[in-house]
Amino acid sequence: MPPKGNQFKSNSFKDENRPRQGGGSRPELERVSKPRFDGMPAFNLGDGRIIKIIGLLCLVVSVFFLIAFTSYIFTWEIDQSYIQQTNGGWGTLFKTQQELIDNGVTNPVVQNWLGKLGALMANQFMYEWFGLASYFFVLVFFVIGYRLLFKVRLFAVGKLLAYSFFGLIFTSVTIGFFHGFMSNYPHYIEGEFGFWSTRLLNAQIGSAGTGCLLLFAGLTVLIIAYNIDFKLPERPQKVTDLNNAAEGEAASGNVELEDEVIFEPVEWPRANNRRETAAPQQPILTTNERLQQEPLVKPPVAEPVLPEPVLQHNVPLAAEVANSIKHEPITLSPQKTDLDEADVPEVEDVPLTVEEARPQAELSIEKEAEVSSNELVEKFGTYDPKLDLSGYKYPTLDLLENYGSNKISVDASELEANKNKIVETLNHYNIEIDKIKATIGPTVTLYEIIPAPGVRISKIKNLEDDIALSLAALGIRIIAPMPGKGTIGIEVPNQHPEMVSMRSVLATEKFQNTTMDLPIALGKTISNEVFVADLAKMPHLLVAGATGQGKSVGINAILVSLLYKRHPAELKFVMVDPKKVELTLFRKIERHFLAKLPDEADAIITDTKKVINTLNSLCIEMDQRYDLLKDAQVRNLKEYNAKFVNRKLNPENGHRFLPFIVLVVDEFADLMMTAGKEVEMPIARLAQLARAVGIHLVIATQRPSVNIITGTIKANFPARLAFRVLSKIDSRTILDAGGADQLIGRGDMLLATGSDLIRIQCAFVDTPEVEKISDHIGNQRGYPSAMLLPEYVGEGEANAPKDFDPNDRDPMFEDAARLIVLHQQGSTSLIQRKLKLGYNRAGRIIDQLEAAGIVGPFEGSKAREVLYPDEYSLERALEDIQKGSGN
Ligand SMILES: Nc1ncnc2c1ncn2[C@@H]1O[C@H](COP(=O)(O)OP(=O)(O)OP(=O)(O)O)[C@@H](O)[C@H]1O
Repeated sequence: MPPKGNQFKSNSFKDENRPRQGGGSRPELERVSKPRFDGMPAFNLGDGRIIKIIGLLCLVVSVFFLIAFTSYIFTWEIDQSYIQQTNGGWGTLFKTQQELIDNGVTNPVVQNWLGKLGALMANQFMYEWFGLASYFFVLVFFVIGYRLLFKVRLFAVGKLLAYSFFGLIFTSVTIGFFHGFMSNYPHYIEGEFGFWSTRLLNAQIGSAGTGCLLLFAGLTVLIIAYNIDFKLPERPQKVTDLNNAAEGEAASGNVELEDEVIFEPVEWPRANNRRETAAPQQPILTTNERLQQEPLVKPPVAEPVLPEPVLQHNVPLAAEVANSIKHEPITLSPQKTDLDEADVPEVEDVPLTVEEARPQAELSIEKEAEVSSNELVEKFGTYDPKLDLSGYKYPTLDLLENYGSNKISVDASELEANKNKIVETLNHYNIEIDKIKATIGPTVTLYEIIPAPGVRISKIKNLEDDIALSLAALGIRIIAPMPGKGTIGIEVPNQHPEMVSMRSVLATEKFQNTTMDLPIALGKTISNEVFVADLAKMPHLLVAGATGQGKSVGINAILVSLLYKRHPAELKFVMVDPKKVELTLFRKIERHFLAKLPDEADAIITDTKKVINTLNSLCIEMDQRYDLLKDAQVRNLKEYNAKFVNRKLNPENGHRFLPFIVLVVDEFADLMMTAGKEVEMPIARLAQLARAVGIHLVIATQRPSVNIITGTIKANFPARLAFRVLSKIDSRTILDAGGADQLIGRGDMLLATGSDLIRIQCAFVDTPEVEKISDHIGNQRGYPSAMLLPEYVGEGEANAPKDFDPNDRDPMFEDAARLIVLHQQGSTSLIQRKLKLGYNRAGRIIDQLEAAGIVGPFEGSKAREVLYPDEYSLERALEDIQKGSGN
């Protein structure tokens, strides 16, 4: 629920841009504001005041022209004789009457209502230039001035200027044309421009030609402006045609940027990419881009492995590395896309066989709605959800630290030594290798080997421990075979792992230019490529890992990425932190980015009981959002918000801009142990359904056992992120595969999306950096409070008998009771909508109605039962209540 300040029609004359004074370290702010001089008062005109002054000036000029021109129509003879006597008059503007008489002007008088300046201006514009068409200047200055001063768009300025320009010339020439047929009319009505243009045209194409030309020009502009149809009126079109047209329009208007397929050749700073020259240029898709495309394109077919020049063991490996390191595409297919889509309520089809009269009525209503929304957009512009915090400054990159050198620190001798050891070990077991190549990542290097024909893959897989022993390294992972590659991968940790700083990840073009809804920059892949995923498409993420392996840092990286990309109006977090210390740093952004239950003091929830209420409240929010989506006849949050922004949904019917909600649970195991099913059920419901309404979950646990990550939870979390765990069983619990037990810790992680596993080095963001970001956001002007989630009354509380004090009843109590009995539907949102009340007040009234025995107890997301069948019985009950109150 957006805070109250963001009213639908609030996009008008507002001064929200002024940055708050004071406020810690805010380099961005400092950079933007003008330098102040010591001892001088702060006087910053860069905040919209200059625009207003210009707007005011335009309005004054417009009024000035209007009066001067109108006056000139009546006083032109005297004004003009003065101007002629004074040879144009401009040089005498500041001379007194006496001075002019002394200079030989016999009658230095003007009668224009705006004096000498008015006469001179009007004469210039009307007589010398465009005649009566000069009134277009009045219009243009008025519209521009009104727009700048009141921020209200009367007309689109571009169109206005174009049409006014045409109108000026056309009117002037047309009047000049007709003037040719009349006599005794003052020359000022067409101006010199109209007069001479007509003369010129008449000389060239004759007056008939001029007339035709003017008619053509006039009609052309009318066609451009109004698309006038010269055909006879046609029979009304069928409903279905128009529906199709409307659908087509909607579809074209809703092209989603992130669905575009972007091919980006992968770069490797130190590599001379041989495959690119050897093979026809083939665009390489990054993992993330695959992830984005997935819903649109068919699952990628495994790419043919291009024949690469074979390297014998005795060829120095470093050279091979330099030549063949390649960012191979990694297939990612988010699961359950279709399943989740199917969960969205379907908009019913309009039946094809409809009676003659009905569709017409429906059509006119639709058209009216369309017209009124267009009018609203024309008048107020589209709705801007960010307007309430229009001065909000996104965190800047300089709040983050640069760790490490961001360079690969693996040298040729290390690669050579590892290669030799791998080859030796394999030779020892009589395994012949055709080729070996290496891809260096920040923490591990991937050696890909192609065994000689006839070698069994399982044989190599079984040698995992032996290779680890020979390399004397922990965390060796063998991937046999590499999916879609025809090679066997051996990941060997680097001797000097490189830290990936959050700053280096966020600073990349990939993150900065992303069009994803909820981009999360997780770190760098094995090929040193920045990995950005869209949480909105995941659509939920399960994070697990043993203690101290980088889980908290990972969660912070996710939160920080979102904070860098989203405005407070677009995103809200619900934070659950049973450990009480992990997410405290985000407390400062409560009024910007957090959501909480009403009457809750703390936005970051640490108490299990409150977690249950919050999760159920989120379920209610989800159901409410689905109702809104159904009402708006859209399938997902994006389409809904697009409709709302275009003012096609009326806020008086309960519609509101819906921000994304991300639920972050830092220690899920603790919740499951204390509340079990009570937590599992709402989490499972949210995970199953909430995707389409923009609610996404990020759930972390350090105890990845099966009683914590249950089947229900797992089935609904296709995207899972595993940090190092202590046993293969734990790894299987999280990823359904081994591997997480072979990670090396310190942010080394595996991301499973569907059937693929990607090894990523998590971006590192330290507590002081998170603190700086929270300060940066927290010190800015925020909403009056955190976003309030719907009230949820727990079962025990709901069944408890409530005291009803008739004297304390709400003034709208009776109206609400009648409304509910009339509709036979005990729902808070009905009261809220029909009586135009806030959610909290409507909630209080429904509690009073329950206590008075008019509606039944709370039944989850279902409407309460209404205990009075008709208004008659209700009126009698209300009378009793009134008597009871003594009124
Ligand atoms: N991405 C990373 N890069 C480098 N070092 C990291 C990274 N992530 C974590 N570390 C190191 O590991 C330490 C522990 O990380 P973190 O606190 O995130 O672990 P955790 O799994 O959340 O532990 P716990 O569950 O006990 O809270 C950090 O202090 C840091 O030194």
